[in-house]
Amino acid sequence: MRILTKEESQYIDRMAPEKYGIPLGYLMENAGSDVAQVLANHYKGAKSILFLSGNGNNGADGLVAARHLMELEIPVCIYLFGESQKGSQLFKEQLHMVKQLGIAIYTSLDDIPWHTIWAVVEGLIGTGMKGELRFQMKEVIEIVQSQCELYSISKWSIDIPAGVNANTGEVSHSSFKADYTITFGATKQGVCLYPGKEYAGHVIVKPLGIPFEKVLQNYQAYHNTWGLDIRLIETLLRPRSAIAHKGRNGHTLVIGGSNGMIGAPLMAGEASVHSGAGKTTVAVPDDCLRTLQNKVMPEVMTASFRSVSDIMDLVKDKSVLALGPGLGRREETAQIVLEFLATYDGPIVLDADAFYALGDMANGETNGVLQSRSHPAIMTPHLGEFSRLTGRSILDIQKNYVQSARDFAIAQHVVLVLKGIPSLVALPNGTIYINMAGNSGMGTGGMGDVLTGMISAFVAQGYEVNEAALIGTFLHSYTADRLGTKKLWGYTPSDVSVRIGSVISELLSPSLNV
Ligand SMILES: NC(=O)C1=CN([C@@H]2O[C@H](COP(=O)(O)OP(=O)(O)OC[C@H]3O[C@@H](n4cnc5c(N)ncnc54)[C@H](O)[C@@H]3O)[C@@H](O)[C@H]2O)[C@@H](O)CC1
Ligand SMILES: Nc1ncnc2c1ncn2[C@@H]1O[C@H](COP(=O)(O)OP(=O)(O)O)[C@@H](O)[C@H]1O
Ligand SMILES: [K+]
Repeated sequence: MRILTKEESQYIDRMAPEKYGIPLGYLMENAGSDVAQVLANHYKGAKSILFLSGNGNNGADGLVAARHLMELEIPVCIYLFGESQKGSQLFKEQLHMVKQLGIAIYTSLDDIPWHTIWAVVEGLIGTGMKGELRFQMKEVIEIVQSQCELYSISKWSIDIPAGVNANTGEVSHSSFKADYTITFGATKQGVCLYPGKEYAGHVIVKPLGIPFEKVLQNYQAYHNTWGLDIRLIETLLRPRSAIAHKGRNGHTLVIGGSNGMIGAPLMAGEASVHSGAGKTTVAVPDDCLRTLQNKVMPEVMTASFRSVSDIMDLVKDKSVLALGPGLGRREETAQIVLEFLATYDGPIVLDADAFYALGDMANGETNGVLQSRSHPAIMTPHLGEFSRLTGRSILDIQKNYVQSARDFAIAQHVVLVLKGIPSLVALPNGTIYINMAGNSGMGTGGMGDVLTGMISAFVAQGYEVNEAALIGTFLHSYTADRLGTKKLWGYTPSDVSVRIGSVISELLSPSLNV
């Protein structure tokens, strides 16, 4: 699923007429008619649909929809916000038409017969929003929302809810909280990110009327963003070869663990087994080996290390290394990690305490450590760890979430799985995937260790690092969503781990229904 930024939408807006000779009015007619069709499909009964219209093109989309609904004999009315004479050219043209058609137009909210309204369709402002919502618009939204609550009126937004930043998902105070958002071409980035996602409700994407990917090919600031969803994963997953034996399905080595933190590498190792790696070895520091052996499932092989050369020996015949879960933050461990990274060039997934060793990568001595690898490293930090890696505050990262991930992945030439809510996968070329799955039940210790084990297992089985990061990140959350529908509280990372295999089988052969 393609996702558009505000700048990309505005570029398409400009280019459609300029380069392709498609007047914006055509796209608007298309958009408005789609809005009308969606509303007509949902409409029941005899009440009216009220369009809240700003004086930009977002409002004009609504006016087009009102005209189309009138043709379908669905009662409509319009509330006009702002000074019409200062509106966009297309808005003024559309306003003239609805006036000529005699559609009821209100300029005061007090005059609206709220008890006769079935749905409010907000076209106050779309991708043209600058800064915070202005005071008067906030007031209007607050009144409309309280009337919607009072009269159980359904709430719709055109393109993006008023007040939601189309890029960052930040919301102005008193933003419009929709039940449904009808958007054009592709979902806007801001409604895939929190809190914007909660304001958009269910998002319905309708065609824009121009092949926008083609238009965007010439856009200089072009860095595409995609939804990480089931459709994408179905295109990436490959059936397991009937003749593949354990040697062909790859060998994961997990290096981690410290006193009191044996569970982390153990969960990563077990997730690797459940995700289909042919073999899995978990190696811990010498003094932790016995504890590991007492706890681990029999399918996992165990080993221990004391030095960099021990790790080099262990990794020799392995397909992928997962480095960091529970490794601890002792200075000598950090030294081992750095020394090892300087010599080892194979596929690697870095997690947890491996980041401690790397420190502030943007400004410190480790900047450049990962850039020249044959296989870009996969890094799976949560926001706290990412804050340390970038030397920036969590708040600052959250404000520029997508861009922060993109900048880091490009600069360090890594596949970054940034475990915020939602998680992002940023590829070294700057392409971003926003995870569409996941739920709050996943906020339990060990969930990240399972993710590391899963991603490693997909690398072991021969997927490219980009693919493995995407498949692992999505299936981890998707499997958790399956558990979350039954009980959102109290399912464990190990519950997710043991179900991964059956979810993969189900996706590969839907008729299995396992
Ligand atoms: N991308 C495309 O190709 C298409 C875009 N269309 C529509 O066009 C919309 C964008 O239209 P515009 O660029 O005219 O912009 P908008 O209609 O989104 O917003 C512009 C209006 O909002 C006001 N405004 C800006 N910031 C404000 C703030 N902080 N508080 C209160 N008011 C504020 C401006 O004064 C102006 O009146 C899209 O969201 C979409 O609905 C459609 O017509 C279909 C085609
Ligand atoms: N509210 C939430 N919604 C979606 N995913 C979540 C939520 N809370 C946590 N997660 C996911 O759970 C995992 C937690 O990872 P992490 O913080 O590294 O856990 P740990 O260090 O305990 O293993 C990440 O994949 C994260 O995206
Ligand atoms: K809107």
